[in-house]
Amino acid sequence: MDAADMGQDLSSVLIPEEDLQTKIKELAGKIDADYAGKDLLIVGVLKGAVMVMADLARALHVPVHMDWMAVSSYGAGTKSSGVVRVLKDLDTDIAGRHVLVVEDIIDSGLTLSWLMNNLKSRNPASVEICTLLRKPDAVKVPIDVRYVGFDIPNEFVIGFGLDYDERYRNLPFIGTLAPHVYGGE
Ligand SMILES: O=P(O)(O)OC[C@H]1O[C@H](OP(=O)(O)OP(=O)(O)O)[C@H](O)[C@@H]1O
Ligand code: HPA
Ligand SMILES: [Mg+2]
Repeated sequence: MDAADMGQDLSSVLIPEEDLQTKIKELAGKIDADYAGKDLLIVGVLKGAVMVMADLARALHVPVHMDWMAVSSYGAGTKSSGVVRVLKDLDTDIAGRHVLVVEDIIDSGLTLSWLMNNLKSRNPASVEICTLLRKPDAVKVPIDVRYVGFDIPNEFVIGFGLDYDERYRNLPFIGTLAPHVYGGE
């Protein structure tokens, strides 16, 4: 799927594919340096983080284990419900492990705030966050993030794992939706 397939649904391309890939390689370089000699477990937060996780993992040189958690707080709307549901827990016991949580976006911060508390209670050796996107103007709870790809405006974005009502996740770029798609004018 590309921008042309989206017809009038797409308002604009916010971050092109090439810029995403360049940034992910840059983040991987920092992570490689910080975790050299350590055994790293990267945890992708399903479903949004699938693309970031897949590209980041392939750009890393440090050996990693990969695990997944599925949580959801958005449902079909464009606002977080604030209620985080765990749909799938980790397969791994993270006690004593170095954990890096990989996310597509920090919007209100409610998902990661809840998730970090949850993971810290399992006594990992360390737990840090890598997020591709962050909306500084939307954050409701401060989150300590070690690796951030892009700070973006407070607009609903789609693509590269991010959905609107489960659509558009497979776009290779980050775009903004035309307001008519989600009930605007
Ligand atoms: O900072 P927040 O306001 O909590 O928003 C960020 C979270 O919301 C989205 O997930 P969602 O719950 O929609 O599930 P999904 O990953 O399956 O799309 C996104 O992937 C993040 O996990
Ligand atoms: O801007 C967004 N787009 C898609 N999913 C999201 N989940 C939180 N924020 C967003
Ligand atoms: Mg998510």
